[in-house]
Amino acid sequence: MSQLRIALVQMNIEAGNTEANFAKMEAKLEEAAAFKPKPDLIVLPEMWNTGYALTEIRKLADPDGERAKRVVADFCRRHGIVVLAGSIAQLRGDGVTNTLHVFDRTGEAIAEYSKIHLFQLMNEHLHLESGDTAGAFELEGIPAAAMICYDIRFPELARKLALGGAKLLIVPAEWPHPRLHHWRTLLQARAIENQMFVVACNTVGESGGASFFGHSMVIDPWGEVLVEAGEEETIVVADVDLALVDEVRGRIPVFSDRRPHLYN
Ligand SMILES: O=C(O)CCC(=O)C(=O)O
Repeated sequence: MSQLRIALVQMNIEAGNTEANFAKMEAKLEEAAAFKPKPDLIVLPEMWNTGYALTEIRKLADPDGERAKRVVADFCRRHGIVVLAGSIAQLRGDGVTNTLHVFDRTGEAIAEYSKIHLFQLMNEHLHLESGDTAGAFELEGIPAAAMICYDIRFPELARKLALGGAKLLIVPAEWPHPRLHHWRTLLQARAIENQMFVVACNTVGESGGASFFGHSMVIDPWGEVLVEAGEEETIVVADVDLALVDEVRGRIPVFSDRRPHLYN
């Protein structure tokens, strides 16, 4: 399959209120599934179960992600839709990770990725444990990858994923004001330099003392913004044709022009 209809759930998250967040997430998934034509892939934002309630995160985190996995896998099975379940605060033993899960149309788990770069400005490093594996996976035959929020400041990670074959980079986020220009510029740069689609789903609203601006967007491999949300709760949809990746990579052969022996 080279064409995908992608829906981004840009939702408000209540810091610390997991019940409200689960209810909202389930309602939003149903809302997205009712779009005509139905999306192939739905993306949720970062830490949608707890928000940035970091001081209570051990108490709030989902043990092994079991609740989130059960609810999302059931949704995928019922609707025949792939879901990249943003990320959740996930309890693993004594620690908590910022982890996303991907389920295929039958509800089978196809990928899991834990945020590698913890964001010190919001104290993530004091409360969360980082992942230690890059987030590459295959989505309906398409080489894809995921990074979470702050990860997009690390071009070497995106490049590694692109060199591994990724054509579609999916980025759940909880990215706050006042750095909208960083958000937009970094996402576009990752798309242009790696000649791949970038799909970024942010949150909105006030939570945990921060204000999140939304602007979820889908960017094509030429750097064009196909869809960009505003600052309210919404679901935005874009149709992407993965064939464009090969076309752009053929037009400007960045990958074969690399001279890594000079800069690795
Ligand atoms: O890098 C930034 O400016 C924001 C990152 C962030 O909010 C996060 O990783 O949660």
